[in-house]
Amino acid sequence: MALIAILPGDGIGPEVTREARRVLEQVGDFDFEEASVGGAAYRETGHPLPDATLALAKRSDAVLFGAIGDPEFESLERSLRPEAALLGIRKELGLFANLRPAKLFAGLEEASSLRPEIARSIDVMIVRELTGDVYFGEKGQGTTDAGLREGHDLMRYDEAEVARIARVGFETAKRRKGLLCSVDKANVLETSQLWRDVVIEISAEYPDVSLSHMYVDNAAMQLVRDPGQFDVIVTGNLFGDILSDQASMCAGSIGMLPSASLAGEGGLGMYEPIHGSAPDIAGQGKANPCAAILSAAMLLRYSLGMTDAADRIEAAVAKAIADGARTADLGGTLSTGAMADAVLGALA
Ligand SMILES: NC(=O)c1ccc[n+]([C@@H]2O[C@H](COP(=O)([O-])OP(=O)(O)OC[C@H]3O[C@@H](n4cnc5c(N)ncnc54)[C@H](O)[C@@H]3O)[C@@H](O)[C@H]2O)c1
Ligand SMILES: CC(C)[C@H](C(=O)O)[C@@H](O)C(=O)O
Ligand SMILES: [Mg+2]
Repeated sequence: MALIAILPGDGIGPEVTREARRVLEQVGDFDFEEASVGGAAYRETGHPLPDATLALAKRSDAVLFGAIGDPEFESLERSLRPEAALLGIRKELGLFANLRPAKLFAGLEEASSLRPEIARSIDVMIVRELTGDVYFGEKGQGTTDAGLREGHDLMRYDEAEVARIARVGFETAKRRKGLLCSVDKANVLETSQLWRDVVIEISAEYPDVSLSHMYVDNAAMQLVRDPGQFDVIVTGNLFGDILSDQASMCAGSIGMLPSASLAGEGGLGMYEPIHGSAPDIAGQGKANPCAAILSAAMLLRYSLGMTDAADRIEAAVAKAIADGARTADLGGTLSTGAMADAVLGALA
C-alpha cells in the first residue's frame, strides 16, 4: 500500500491537510504517517526539519505538505526558521520542478481580481525552478568600508539546472497547447541571459512547442491584462514564487492553487498548496482547503499514477464550487471543514 507522508506544519497547514487527508481516504486505501515540520517541529525538537521528518519523507511514496511559517520565530537565526525546513526538504529530495496550475473554476469569476470575461480565460501552468536561484546562493550581511550595514544574496544558475527545468517546461507544454513562455530578466541579469540562451538551445529538441520569451515585469503585467495568452510559463525560483501568487488572485484566491514539486518524471514528489501558514486566519476555521485538496489530487496523478481518482477529486471541487460552496476568501461563509464536506459530497 502506498505510504503518504503528511507534514502539516504551522498555522492553517494542519487545518487544510486534515481535510485533504479525508478526501484521500475517500478515494483509496493508503498508509498515512504524519511528522512535524517548521515552527511546530522547532517547538518540539529545537529544529524545524528534524531527521525523523526528513527520513519519513524519503521513505514515503509521496509527501503532502501543509504550510510553514510562524511570526514567533521570525528573528531566529535563518537556519532555524520554519522556512529553512521547506527549502531544506525541497533540496534534500531534489525537487527542482514546481508545477503551479492556475485556472478559474467556473463560478469564481466574482472572486477573481479580474473582470469576469478576462478571469475566465486563465488556464496557465507555471513551471517554477525550485532548488536554485537567489534562494540557495551565498547570502549574508556585513559592513561596508564606510561602516554601513549591507546584505547580499547571490543569484546563480548553472546550465544543467536551467536545462532540466526547461525540459520540464517543454514536456508540460507538449502535453497542453504547445505554447511555452520563458520568463526572465535577461535585459539586466546574467543569470537570466544564461537562462534564455539555454532555453533556446533546449528548444531544438522540441520542434512542436512554440517558444516565446518575456521579461518578468512585463509578464506580471500581461498576467492581469490578458492571462489567456499563457499556456505554460517556465521561470526561475524567485520570479515563479511571485508570479504564482499573482496568478492565484486572477483565478479567485490563493486558497485555490495547488502545487507539485517533482524531482523529474514520476517518483517521489511533494505536494502543497502555494499559500503559507496564514497567521491572520489560523485557528479560526476560515482557511480554504481546496488548494490542499487539489494538491492531494496532484499527488495521486503525479506520484501514484491514480489518474481516475485525481480526476474525480478535481471534478468534485469544480462541482462543489459550481453548486455555490464558498469559504470566506471566495466571498462565502463556509468553514474549512464545511467546504471539504461539500467537496466530499460532490465526489462521484
Ligand atoms: N509553502 C509555504 O509553506 C509557505 C508559502 C508562503 C508563505 N509561507 C510563510 O507563511 C507565513 C505567512 O506568509 P504570508 O502572510 O506572506 O502568506 P500566506 O499565503 O500565508 O497568506 C497571505 C494571505 O492569504 C490568505 N490565505 C492564505 N491561504 C489561504 C487559504 N487557504 N484560505 C484563505 N485565505 C488564505 C491569508 O489569510 C493572508 O491574508 C510566513 O511565515 C511565510 O514565510 C509559507
Ligand atoms: C515560504 C517560502 C520559502 C516559499 C517560497 O518562497 O518558495 C513560499 O513562498 C512558497 O511559495 O512555497
Ligand atoms: Mg510563495
